[in-house]
Amino acid sequence: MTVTSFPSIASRTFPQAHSIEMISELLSSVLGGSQHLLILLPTWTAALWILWYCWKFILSPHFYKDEPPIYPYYIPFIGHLRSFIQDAGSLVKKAESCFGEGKLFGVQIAGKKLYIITSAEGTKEFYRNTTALDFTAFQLDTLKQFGMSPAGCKLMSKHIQGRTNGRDRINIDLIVDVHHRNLHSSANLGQIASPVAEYISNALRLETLPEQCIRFPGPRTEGKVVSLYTLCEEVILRANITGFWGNDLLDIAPDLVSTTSTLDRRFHNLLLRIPRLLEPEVYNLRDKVLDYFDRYMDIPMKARTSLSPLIKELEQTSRDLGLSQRDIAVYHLAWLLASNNNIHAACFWVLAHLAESPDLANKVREETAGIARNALSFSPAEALKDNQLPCLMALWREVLRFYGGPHTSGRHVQEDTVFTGKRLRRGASLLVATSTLQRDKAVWGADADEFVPNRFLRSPYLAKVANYRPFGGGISHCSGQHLAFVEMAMVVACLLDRFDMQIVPGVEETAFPQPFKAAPLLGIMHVREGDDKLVMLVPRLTGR
Ligand code: HEM
Repeated sequence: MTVTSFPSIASRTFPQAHSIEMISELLSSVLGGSQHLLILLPTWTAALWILWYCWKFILSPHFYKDEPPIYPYYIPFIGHLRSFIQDAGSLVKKAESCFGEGKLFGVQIAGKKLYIITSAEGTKEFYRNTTALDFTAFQLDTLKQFGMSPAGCKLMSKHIQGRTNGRDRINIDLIVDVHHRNLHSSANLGQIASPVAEYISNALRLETLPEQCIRFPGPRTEGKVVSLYTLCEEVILRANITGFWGNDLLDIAPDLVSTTSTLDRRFHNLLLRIPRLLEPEVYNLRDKVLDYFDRYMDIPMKARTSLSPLIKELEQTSRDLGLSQRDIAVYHLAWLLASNNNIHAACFWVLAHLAESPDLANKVREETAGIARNALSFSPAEALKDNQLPCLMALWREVLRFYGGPHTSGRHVQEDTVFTGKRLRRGASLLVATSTLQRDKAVWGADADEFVPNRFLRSPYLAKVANYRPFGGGISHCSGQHLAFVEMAMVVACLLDRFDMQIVPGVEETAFPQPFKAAPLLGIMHVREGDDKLVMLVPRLTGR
């Protein structure tokens, strides 16, 4: 008899088979009395596995009907870890087609339940529920995963006077206030954006293009062939790093651009609490960047060149709270990732589509000419006016919709709670499945899976629908969204004003680059490995 017939035996005898000996007896009878270990061990294992599987995915859902269903998996504890890391998007799609569109369901990642929200209603409730799904608790957990010491975490969660978002204020709220103060008011945003814009403007000239992005130099007058992906990575990351931390940080950490870029692709593994043993590289990169910031802070603040007011205030506030230098380094790391993750990938997709469509590039060139020519007196508030750059704004919004990765926001459940009618237990985690929401045909129409550059020009109301969540929502709504647009606009304006983006002569036309859909990224998808968009940048006579 094979193990596949075990369930019929189990239904006959299982109520008594609660001890190992009884199972052993049962198996022995099934095997005709054979006690041979080599046969018994795998048979026992298979039998126990079948019992576990039947209980977990057939019987227990009947007992726990008020909890979201869990997508079946084969290896206890480990669950969907491998498929989630390798291709989170496909896993979510398969699970959604198993349970039905818009349903809340769970996957199992290394011993933890991770619930996935695929409906607009669920997303609204996610951002509204600021107690059981407290964002601050998520931030504290993120800091812990980024390397903050237990003493540092305790200090950050210490109560202070006053209330915020319906709860008592804690020390970390003072830091969040610094983000908001510096990035929400247009005067402060101007102060933050101006050195970043200046860096971008200076870097995007024929003679100063970063050499990492140049593929074939060619004679000077003819132009240069560049990788658009590397150009965005080099220019935007360097602009942000020097704009925020001044020149000293890159002197201490010359490889910080490439390190940040790699960390950006992997840091979700820290947030998902994947153990160091399974993902050593991401922990090593994290520690390397912490060492850089530690050394950076050895330079007295007054002696650092061109430090931005935001970073100055963040560091000073953390010192005043009594955080150790190593714990403040964790804050710098968090800010490095928050300010850099997403933006260069999003900017790449904007440029790749402009390079593909000369008509659209001409319209955007006309809109943005003023920005490129007045880079030093550039006003973010002007650029952000909705009717100021209509074609570029529509293209940006479509990039954020179409290339939005499988997930954006995540939370850890702080207390048992009822969510969209289902009970969630404390300790589980939740993710918003952005790409599912942003590709829903019922909202976006039959062309939801196509890239339509003027979609938001055609239907501006789409920027406000609950299915559109590139910057999250509620109290955790991204403070950097305006800065991100301004940086992208500056790159686009300078490139289009100074260059024509032409097809590379002698290089066969290749397919349009594809996004790397597999990673469970929090934010915008990067380009698939090996894909890129090469263009020939030919100087324009009218460009400045
Ligand atoms: C295309 C670029 C960007 C995208 C798609 C993006 C996306 C997001 C999302 C989805 C959230 C919500 C997270 C949650 O609810 O769990 C968020 C929060 C946040 N983002 Fe961004 N972001 C971008 C650029 C930036 C930049 C450039 C900065 C900083 C300069 C920044 C700083 C922050 C901060 C500090 C938060 C936490 C909320 C707060 O304290 O304000 N982001 N972002």
